[in-house]
Amino acid sequence: MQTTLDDYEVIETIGTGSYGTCKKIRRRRDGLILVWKEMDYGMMTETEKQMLVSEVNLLRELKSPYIVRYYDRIIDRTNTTIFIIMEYCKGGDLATLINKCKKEGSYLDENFIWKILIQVTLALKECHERKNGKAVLHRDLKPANVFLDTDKNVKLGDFGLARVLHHETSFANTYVGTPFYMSPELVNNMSYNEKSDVWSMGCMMYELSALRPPFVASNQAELNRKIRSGDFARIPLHFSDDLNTIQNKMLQVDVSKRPSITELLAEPLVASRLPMVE
Ligand SMILES: CN(C)CCCNS(=O)(=O)c1cccc(Nc2nc(OCC3CCCCC3)c3[nH]cnc3n2)c1
Repeated sequence: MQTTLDDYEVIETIGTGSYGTCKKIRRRRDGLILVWKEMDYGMMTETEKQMLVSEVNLLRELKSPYIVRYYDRIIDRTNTTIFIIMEYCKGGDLATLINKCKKEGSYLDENFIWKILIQVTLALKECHERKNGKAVLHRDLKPANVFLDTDKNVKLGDFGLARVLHHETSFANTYVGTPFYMSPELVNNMSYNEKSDVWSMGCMMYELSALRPPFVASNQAELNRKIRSGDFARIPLHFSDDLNTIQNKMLQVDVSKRPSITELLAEPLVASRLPMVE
């Protein structure tokens, strides 16, 4: 049954992302709290609209406890706006959490960091090992795209939407933020692949420990040089050698030496921390 905007009541605006506005909403029939992301497709070409439709269709197929659940979509033709309705993550995003730690001068607990690593890896496994063989790459893995639910479990968000943004007409294509998480293969203009998501996850895990990205520079050229060199400081000394070891594996400059998601899950340091399969 086709839902309409009237089936929901807007509670508040959570924030504005690169593709549009995210609002906290309540489903009238049962009071369920959700979010919707509003995206104006008015400026999109036919091809881009087709891409948007296929991205949204991919979203609805991704079912993992560690990926933000897609619920529905509403198309408002009068305002050329699509509303993508998803699960609300009460715990907010990791970027906000990192900023809070920096402000308070505190580090995140190592067990929490391992939990994030395991759950993000399982979320990426769901995408990279898609049933019908067509892997979905995240392409925009970063703390601002990883949310937490009430039990502080990971909810990977904004899948695929990143790809829609790379269409010419969207303002999102403009230079938003420094690409600290750019992989060496992207810096060398090679193609983005599943292991590029592993690199970004390595950068994100590093930032959760050190509260700063592994490679920082004041301009793109300097950043590219550092990324290509693969030189980065060890995570703070109070973190275990185990965490440091797994960190270094994800930040392998040489793609052939960098583990895939499947290989990462087979690493003893990771395998020993996987949740029991119920
Ligand atoms: C811009 N930042 C300062 C963040 C401000 C806002 N804080 S916050 O840390 O994201 C935050 C606070 C409380 C609840 C939630 N829950 C939530 N947020 C989503 O997206 C946030 C949105 C993403 C694009 C950019 C704007 C914000 C979700 N997407 C699917 N489920 C979602 N659940 C998020």
